Amino acid sequence: MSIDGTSESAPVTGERTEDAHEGGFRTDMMISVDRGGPRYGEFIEKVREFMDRARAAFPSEELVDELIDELTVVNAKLAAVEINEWESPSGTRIDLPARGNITLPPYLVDKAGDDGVQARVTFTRFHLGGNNAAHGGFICTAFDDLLGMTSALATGKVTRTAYLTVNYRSITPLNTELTVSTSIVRLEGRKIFVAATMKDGERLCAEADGLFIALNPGQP
Ligand SMILES: CCCCCCCCCCCCCCCC(=O)SCCNC(=O)CCNC(=O)[C@H](O)C(C)(C)COP(=O)(O)OP(=O)(O)OC[C@H]1O[C@@H](n2cnc3c(N)ncnc32)[C@H](O)[C@@H]1OP(=O)(O)O
Repeated sequence: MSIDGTSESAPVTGERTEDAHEGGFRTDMMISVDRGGPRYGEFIEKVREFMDRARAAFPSEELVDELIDELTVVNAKLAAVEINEWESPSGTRIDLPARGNITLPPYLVDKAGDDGVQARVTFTRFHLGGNNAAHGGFICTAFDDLLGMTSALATGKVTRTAYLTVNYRSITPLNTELTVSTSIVRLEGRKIFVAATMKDGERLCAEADGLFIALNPGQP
């Protein structure tokens, strides 16, 4: 343990098998439905449950000691199988909620085409902002990813967010399935103007508009 109380474990770099590539995102995103095996989605659900429970828990000192020991064992097992971002099941398993990526709030895509995406997202205790409402940053994260997907599907190209404006219109509840609808506002060369809404039933919780730029070859 270091003087500031943090662990001395090596940082997770994902560099172990990383090779050279042409840009920030690969044009040939290595999507998969089986990487990590048939129970990988169940593993991700357990991790998400852990994140929720860790956020909600008030453990005793004894339990904290016990959990540190158990998590040290789990982390060592995961460290032994660390891999680069392109081949990790997390983020590439398109059959799983949010592509199996725990960074993202879990969403399910109902419809995805070149004119927009329809999805359902549920924020849980891990995403708590305050007083049982979702944290605005996670709302923004959901919009960013689904609008990135929208831009990619509309152009068939790798894109990055240039700007994303989110307006929070009413409280976004936890543990409630919310609908997200995205659309293409207009395409102008490499510029993809997009918009989205997030609703609880008919109630507008938040809306977003953004600009994504299709990357040139070699652009990071
Ligand atoms: C069903 C399953 C399917 C699965 C399918 C997989 C889907 C998989 C989805 C992944 C989804 C990931 C979604 C996360 C996406 C991020 O979160 S990306 C991370 C956040 N974004 C960044 O880090 C970007 C940082 N910024 C940059 O890299 C550069 O500024 C940019 C955005 C690439 C633009 O730079 P550039 O390429 O040099 O472009 P530049 O020439 O400056 O500008 C081009 C044009 O855009 C305009 N522009 C640029 N920036 C701005 C701005 N901020 N405001 C206004 N105009 C602007 C310029 O004025 C210019 O306009 P014109 O003169 O052409 O009219």
